[in-house]
Amino acid sequence: MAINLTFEQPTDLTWWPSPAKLNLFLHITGRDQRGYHLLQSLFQILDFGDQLAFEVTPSGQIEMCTDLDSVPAQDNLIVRAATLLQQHTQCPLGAKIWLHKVLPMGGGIGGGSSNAATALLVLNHLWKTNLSLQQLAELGLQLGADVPIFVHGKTAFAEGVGEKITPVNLASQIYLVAFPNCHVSTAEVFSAPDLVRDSAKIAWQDYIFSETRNDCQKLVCERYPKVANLLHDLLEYAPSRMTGTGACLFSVFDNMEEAEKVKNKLPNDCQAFITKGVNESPLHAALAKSEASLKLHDN
Ligand SMILES: C[C@](O)(CO)[C@H](O)COP(=O)(O)OP(=O)(O)OC[C@H]1O[C@@H](n2ccc(N)nc2=O)[C@H](O)[C@@H]1O
Ligand SMILES: Nc1ncnc2c1ncn2[C@@H]1O[C@H](COP(=O)(O)OP(=O)(O)OP(=O)(O)O)[C@@H](O)[C@H]1O
Repeated sequence: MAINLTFEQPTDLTWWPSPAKLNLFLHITGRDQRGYHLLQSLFQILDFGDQLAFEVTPSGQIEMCTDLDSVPAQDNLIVRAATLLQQHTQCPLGAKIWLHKVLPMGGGIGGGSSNAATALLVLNHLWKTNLSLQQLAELGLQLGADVPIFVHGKTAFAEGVGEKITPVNLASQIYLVAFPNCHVSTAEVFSAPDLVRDSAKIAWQDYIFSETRNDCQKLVCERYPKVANLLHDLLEYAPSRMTGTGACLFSVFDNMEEAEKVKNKLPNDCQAFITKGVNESPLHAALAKSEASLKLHDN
């Protein structure tokens, strides 16, 4: 059984990154037999996100330590990911898991999916359950369409519902990510009758930002004036677009100073952060370091 504990935390925990993503473009090219949308999208991993900490326990229980009251423990994607891995591998161990949440929820920047991927990867490491990245990605796909991207941890071109992944190396750019203080439900956007669902397929090698779109953006702007207004403001300063099914918007810059100037002009009720795009997830870099240090200790 999963339970929520109070948010007291030991001081000696290792905090593992759970980065956000942007969809630099998102084209909807059709639907599969289940009605799920077939996408083409360029997923940019960001050097910014939540953090999770883990303590392995012998009890077999998964315990969530968080002040995130809006999500009951049994619905938390972290608990669901841990339970899935535990059941799939018959692992007798449990875990106490702490979450430091900074990413807006339901923002289209993949916070919940990234948290699930961090739980799968770190627990696979700590429990020594030894699943491959591919096996973890397949488990993760049961939790959400964006989980496999975070499990593989590479900036990538994705097709299907997000599970067919081709890693790509992008020049690092600076992104201002702004949350217009409203939540957009992914299910609502994907069930809208007037959503564009027939974009022509492109080859990712042909990708140019200005020649691509987010096919959900027009619909979300029509339904959510806060998104439309903020996008209008951002477009005055830099190339800007919505990510995922919203509500977050991003603007692209060559340097931090320009991004900072625009951030300072945003309305007070708008949460925003500035970060850089990375080709490899900071989580994977941290795991590689930890595995290397374990090997050193073993020798
Ligand atoms: C739009 C993206 O954010 C792009 O990164 C993702 O594809 C959304 O992925 P997600 O938030 O993990 O979405 P899920 O939790 O898997 O799905 C929420 C709901 O959206 C619809 N859905 C989702 C993904 C998809 N490719 N087609 C869909 O039609 C389904 O009705 C599903 O029940
Ligand atoms: N650990 C978690 N962090 C955030 N949301 C969670 C978590 N566990 C469950 N959820 C639920 O998932 C919903 C979607 O959260 P999330 O932050 O992943 O949205 P998103 O950024 O729009 O994702 P995507 O870009 O994948 O569509 C939340 O509204 C919340 O109810």
